Amino acid sequence: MTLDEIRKEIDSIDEQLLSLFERRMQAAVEVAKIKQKTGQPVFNAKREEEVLSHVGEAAGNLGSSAKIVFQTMMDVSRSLQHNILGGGMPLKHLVDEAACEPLSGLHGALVACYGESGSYSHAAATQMFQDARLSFCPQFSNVFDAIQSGDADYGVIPVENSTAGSVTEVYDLLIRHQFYIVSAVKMPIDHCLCAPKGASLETIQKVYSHPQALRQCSSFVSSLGAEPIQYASTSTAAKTVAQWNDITKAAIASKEAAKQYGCVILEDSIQNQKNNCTRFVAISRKLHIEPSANKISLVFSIPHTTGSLYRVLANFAALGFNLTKIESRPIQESRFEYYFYLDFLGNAVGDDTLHLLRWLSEELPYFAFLGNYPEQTSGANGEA
Ligand SMILES: O=C(O)C(=O)C[C@]1(C(=O)O)C=C[C@@H](O)C=C1
Repeated sequence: MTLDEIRKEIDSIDEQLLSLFERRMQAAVEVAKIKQKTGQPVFNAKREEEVLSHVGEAAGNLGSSAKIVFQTMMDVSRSLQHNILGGGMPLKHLVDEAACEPLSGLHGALVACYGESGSYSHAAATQMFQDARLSFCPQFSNVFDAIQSGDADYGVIPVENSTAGSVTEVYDLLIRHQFYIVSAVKMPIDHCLCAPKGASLETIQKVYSHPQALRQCSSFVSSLGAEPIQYASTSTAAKTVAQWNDITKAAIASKEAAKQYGCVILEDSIQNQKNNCTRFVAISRKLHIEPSANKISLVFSIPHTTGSLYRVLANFAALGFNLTKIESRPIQESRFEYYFYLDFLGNAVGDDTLHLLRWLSEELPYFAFLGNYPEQTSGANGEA
């Protein structure tokens, strides 16, 4: 047979497979109707095991590959059935009620920023909100507490840096408080070494900053031969070294913070990577989805079974969703089990997207929709 002839043969087999696939899905629809009447759950682990073990044996050498195909078909079958049974309705209602005007048009919002005045989060808040009434929180947890108590409507915090990775504490707090991400901005971050007047690079013995900033500037700090010391935030470190007025102690912070607290800049652009960049998010108790929302964040756990993460992710690939981040964090109350954070490009109002999310919200042991928001990229140089 020539290549063309074999391809014709494949086309003809595919036609038959397609029509059998449609028949199988029609059968799944009939199953759903019975399950609706009898109140049985969509997922039946025992039945799936029976199907897979039969397929595995009947397909001989191709057993494991056939199992992948049939497992995928049963995933599709369950997704159809959930749709018929109205699964994931709480998520649909949440998304339907979240439509709102762009946050950038909102004036005078109460916004809690991480750090002190002059922090990078302060600069991010200025990008995201107009004439916000700002308050400053020394710790990440204080930002969440301010929102929880109603002292703030929104909070602005860093979640991820291009050099040092995720700010894991923020991810853990997001799960604990069940808040939503309503906006995001990516900003270039240019750190400087600042110290009280009279200090020079030669007098510095200790460098204070947030662990993320110390990591981002690790090469500079070690070439200086100074001791890195963790501090609550970059801006608090700048404010504190200014107050101590000790020429042996410096901070890594923004130029704006150095200026605000009367420090001198001993060295500029000290980060390991010149194109260092951080993603900041605005969080809120209430979900807002504005028309330009282009990013979706989720957190979920998966059953402790072979291939379960692969099968969840395969659905995103099949629908052509571009995943921009995946991060796992330990579930603190269970040993060696994990929450997965996923960011992908999309708008939850679209049918395919909502269908997938509703299905996942029904099936996964833990599923939380963290938000659908616009993400801006700031051209500003991370100052303030
Ligand atoms: O047999 C069922 O109960 C079905 O719902 C059908 C089916 C399948 O597609 O084969 C789908 C979901 C169940 O978890 C098991 C099997």
